[in-house]
Amino acid sequence: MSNGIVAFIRRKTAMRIAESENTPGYSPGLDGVIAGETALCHVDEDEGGLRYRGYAVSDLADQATFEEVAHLLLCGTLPTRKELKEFEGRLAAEALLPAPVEAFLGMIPPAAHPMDILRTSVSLLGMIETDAEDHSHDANLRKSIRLLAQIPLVISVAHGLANGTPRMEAQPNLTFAENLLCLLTGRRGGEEWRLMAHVLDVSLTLYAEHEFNASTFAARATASTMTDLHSAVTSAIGTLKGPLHGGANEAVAEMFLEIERPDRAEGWIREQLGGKRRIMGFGHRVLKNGDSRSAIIQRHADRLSRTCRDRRWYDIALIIERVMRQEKGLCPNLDFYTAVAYLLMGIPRRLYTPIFVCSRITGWCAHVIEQQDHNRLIRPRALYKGPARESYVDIDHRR
Ligand SMILES: CC(=O)SCCNC(=O)CCNC(=O)[C@H](O)C(C)(C)COP(=O)(O)OP(=O)(O)OC[C@H]1O[C@@H](n2cnc3c(N)ncnc32)[C@H](O)[C@@H]1OP(=O)(O)O
Ligand SMILES: O=C([O-])CC(=O)C(=O)O
Repeated sequence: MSNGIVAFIRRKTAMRIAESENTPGYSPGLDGVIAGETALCHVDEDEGGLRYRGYAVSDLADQATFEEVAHLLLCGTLPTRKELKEFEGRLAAEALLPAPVEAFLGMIPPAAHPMDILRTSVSLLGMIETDAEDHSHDANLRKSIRLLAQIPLVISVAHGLANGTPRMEAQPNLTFAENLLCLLTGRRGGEEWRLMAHVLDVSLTLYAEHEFNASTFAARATASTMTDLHSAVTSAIGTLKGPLHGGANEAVAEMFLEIERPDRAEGWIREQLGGKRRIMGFGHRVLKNGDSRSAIIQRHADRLSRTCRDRRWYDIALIIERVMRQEKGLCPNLDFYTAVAYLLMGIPRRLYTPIFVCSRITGWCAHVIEQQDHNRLIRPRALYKGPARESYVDIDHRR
């Protein structure tokens, strides 16, 4: 290459770097960046609350079942009675695990984390999915409903095998939340249990969808290459697992268990804050004035604590919330009081983030369908921060 061309390339490179440093709209962590369009969900930052396809989540949590919410997100409307019956029938019919997934679950070391098992199982389900390469709206919807039915079974079978507990089967006469509670705890029946199933149902509605959160964005970016739906969900599960996102609900429960008693809560939190550690279940990238979902699940966690006559976790939570507001001005997010509710239900804490998956699968799949119905490849740019140029050094002369 001539010296003139090299000088030209260097000048252009230097110009590009100077330009990119002043790039308008660059925002670390994509904070505040509008990265796409959706008709699925509106996140109102100013306490107006959250809406799924226009419906206030507070109304859905109070009045609809999770199955109705799943139908709303996946099929586009709140179902009529007839549509709901059909949807529930499809879920019941799809609640089966193919033999290769059963075989895989039988080989897993008991210490494996349920989120890792779930991620790999969904990937395996994708490998044996007959519709895998059909990205049409109808095929994607069929695959979404199948996954919604299969995911609770994967979690339950893997948990049973790891703990040597009897295998539980989904019952067609129970709701999605009742079945899930039964599959995860082995318990069924009674007044207290019915309340637990109701609170679990509410938490599933609250977890179902939240716009361009990290896992949904991962699902959409993956789907935008026109790969298969299971690949997008596999990306999403891996992304949800992290403690800054869905993994926080398990981490909150760990914190409660470590604190143990309300009289230890304040000292414990102040010590963590003194050590500049993050308190799980607080803060949010978008909802800086509070997460409207938190107040809803808090109300249910309070009622469940009173009914179960076990206020320990709720009282610890109240103290932590007070200190966090005072010291950091931070509000609890959805994961905080959800952990109180799940502890009271007796659900093993490693299953909390998998429960999030049981619900968010609806939002992820609805986003994958929306993305692939109107696809444009998601491929943003990066601000280059490396050296402007290096001269190539032969391997024998490198130091
Ligand atoms: C369903 C969900 O996924 S909800 C989110 C669940 N995740 C959690 O609960 C994990 C704990 N929370 C967090 O780590 C953060 O609040 C996040 C990741 C959720 C949001 O983070 P961001 O919007 O990037 O905020 P950022 O990380 O810039 O924090 C801003 C400031 O608040 C502090 N902060 C934020 N969250 C917390 C927290 N939970 N505990 C203590 N301090 C916190 C940060 O240390 C930072 O302080 P500094 O400016 O003195 O350094
Ligand atoms: O929106 C986010 O970044 C995280 C969140 O609350 C969710 O996924 O429900």
